[in-house]
Amino acid sequence: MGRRVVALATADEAFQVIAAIDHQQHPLLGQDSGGLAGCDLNEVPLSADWPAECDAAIDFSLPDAVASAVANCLESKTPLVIATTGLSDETQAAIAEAVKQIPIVWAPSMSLAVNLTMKLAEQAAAALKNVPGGVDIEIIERHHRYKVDAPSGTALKFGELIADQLDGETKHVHGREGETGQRSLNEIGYHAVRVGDNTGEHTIVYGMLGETMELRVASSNRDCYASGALAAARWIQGRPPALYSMFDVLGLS
Ligand SMILES: NC(=O)C1=CN([C@@H]2O[C@H](COP(=O)(O)OP(=O)(O)OC[C@H]3O[C@@H](n4cnc5c(N)ncnc54)[C@H](OP(=O)(O)O)[C@@H]3O)[C@@H](O)[C@H]2O)C=CC1
Ligand SMILES: O=C(O)C1=N[C@H](C(=O)O)C[C@H](O)C1
Repeated sequence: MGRRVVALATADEAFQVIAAIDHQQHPLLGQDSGGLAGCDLNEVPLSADWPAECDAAIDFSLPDAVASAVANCLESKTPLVIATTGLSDETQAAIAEAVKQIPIVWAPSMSLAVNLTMKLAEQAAAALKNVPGGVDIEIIERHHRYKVDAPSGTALKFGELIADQLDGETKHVHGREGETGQRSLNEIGYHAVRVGDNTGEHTIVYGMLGETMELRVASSNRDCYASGALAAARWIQGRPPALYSMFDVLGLS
């Protein structure tokens, strides 16, 4: 994702890439980040050092790396866009603390289509929850073989938003195997498929007695996430310290 963010930012005159950051041991440190991203050379070498200041930072990294991005942005009072998924409770607590001092956009999907589908999923859950016979809601996600977290952050967010629309407590069930007993109505099922180079696909199934409805959103490349993150980086400038979501950025709140 870092490569696509650099490539799209370099091609857009509204942006100036001033740093491209990876960890201390990365074998490509020192190489031109434009070259690594497959676009024009930009004279910004891949580095492990954060700049003293910048207008906004974008984090697509690994769950363990996000805390250091938050700490660096706090130090320089830099607005931060966090796209990384699978964050630990500790990192989420660090974000909650940091937003007292800097604005942060945090969202498991930067894609406009995904965020819009989340709104439709909420609406569908609210409309179908009292249907005679009940509705079974299951979330199926597909991603590339390199993905390290499951289910996707986006699938979890879909589940959280849908559960908020349902009455009573919701059980979140991850896969099924063996003598599971019958499915209960108060559960949401999650199924994580890992295949090839799939760049992200989510299907929300609403199964009723007599009919089934599905909402499906799928990317064909990863630029929807990179361009969403860049839109968030523009939007966040000048905002007061707070935790924001892509719903805020996209005017979907
Ligand atoms: N919100 C959204 O719209 C989207 C979110 N994502 C999420 O973004 C994250 C990154 O995805 P992706 O780009 O595919 O993953 P990659 O593994 O391809 O890239 C992560 C990069 O972060 C580097 N890294 C590891 N540790 C650190 C550190 N301490 N400091 C700085 N950099 C570090 C990795 O280095 P190394 O390779 O050496 O480990 C690697 O270069 C995932 O959590 C993914 O789920 C992805 C797409 C869209
Ligand atoms: O790792 C990915 O690729 C993606 N991760 C995000 C997630 O976990 O929801 C978003 C997107 O689906 C791509």
